[in-house]
Amino acid sequence: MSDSIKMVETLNKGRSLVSCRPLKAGEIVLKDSPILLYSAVPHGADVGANYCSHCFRTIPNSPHSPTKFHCPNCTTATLFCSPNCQSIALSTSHTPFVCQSLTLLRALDSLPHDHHLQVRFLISAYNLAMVSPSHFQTLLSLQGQTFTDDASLTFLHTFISSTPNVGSFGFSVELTAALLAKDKLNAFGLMEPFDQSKERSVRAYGIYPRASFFNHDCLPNACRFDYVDSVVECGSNTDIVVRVIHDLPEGREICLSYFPVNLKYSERQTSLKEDYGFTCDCDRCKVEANWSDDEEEEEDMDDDGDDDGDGDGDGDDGMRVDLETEYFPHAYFFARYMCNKENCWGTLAPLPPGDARPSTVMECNVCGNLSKCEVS
Ligand SMILES: C[S@@+](CC[C@H](N)C(=O)[O-])C[C@H]1O[C@@H](n2cnc3c(N)ncnc32)[C@H](O)[C@@H]1O
Repeated sequence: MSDSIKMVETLNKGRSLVSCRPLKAGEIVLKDSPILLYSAVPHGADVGANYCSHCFRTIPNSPHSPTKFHCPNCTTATLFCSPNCQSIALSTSHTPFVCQSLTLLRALDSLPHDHHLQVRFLISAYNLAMVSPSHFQTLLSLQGQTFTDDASLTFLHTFISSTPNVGSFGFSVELTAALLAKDKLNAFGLMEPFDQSKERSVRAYGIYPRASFFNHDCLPNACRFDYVDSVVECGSNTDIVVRVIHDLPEGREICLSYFPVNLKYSERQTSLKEDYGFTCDCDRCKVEANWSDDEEEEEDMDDDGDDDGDGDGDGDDGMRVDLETEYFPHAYFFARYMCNKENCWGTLAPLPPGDARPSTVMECNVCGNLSKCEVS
């Protein structure tokens, strides 16, 4: 995996990633590149969308130099940010098979958004089978065996089998079902930039084969960053970076939260059961399982404004008292590691330590805000 984490098998969670030495707050434990990326932009909106169909970077408008390069076949629909992205894409992510399949897909006006996403994933996955069989095997090795929505499966497999090549390769409905299950359990969203006034949408989904081994915890000890619109010094703009948010001893499992940490107990349990097929019994869930609805509401009040975390709604500084009680043991997490920018709900991790000294600057993995570490 890397020099700081290794994979182990655990009884209830399958494969897990644990630290192979003590880790310092902010340390990078994994940088991972996608084996497959596909657009999440709603049907119709992709024509005219201002991002590169290969690297998913926003394409700047410049009156002086050409910044947009087209696919020679589906000219209006597929843009690239540079001749380099265009040339790589035409033999990898935007082959004639992808181009023709997306053209067929665009003709299906009334398809629901989630079916569109699933078809786009299948097009990319079957394309991967043709251009990179070893990456396709990696995709098949990820968690997820069966896709249970039979009505959708029939439709999706019929569509994908009608595309050029897939029919002649003889890919089975069982393979399509397995691929959809991999996507559901393992895809990471590359998000649009944070905007306080609207819900943040996903620009593209990616399969990151090594990051896929992180299990979930409702109070994670690591979080992932992406820098899709940034100029990155090493690696690619679509790589994701996972950093631990506080010091960890050797042998500790490293977990991400699969969704924003502010979700209520019932919302988290429902999402984990429906989307990931397991019941979470992390320390936070064990505590919150015993809460009444009133207590969940009180937590909400603190999430929504009264930022003191003491559940009394008065905005005073009662946090430290509650930090000591077993009743609300994760208040410390919210105070220290949850971004307090309105509507953000991102997780904060220190910048990587320099010269073995921890950084006192926290970075939010949603809005990107850098702040001084306030609670010690
Ligand atoms: C992205 S995969 C994580 C890696 C996975 N454990 C594996 O063996 O490949 C997500 C799946 O891991 C399992 N998982 C993740 N977090 C878990 C947790 N906290 N408790 C139980 N199972 C978990 C679930 O089966 C979930 O669908």
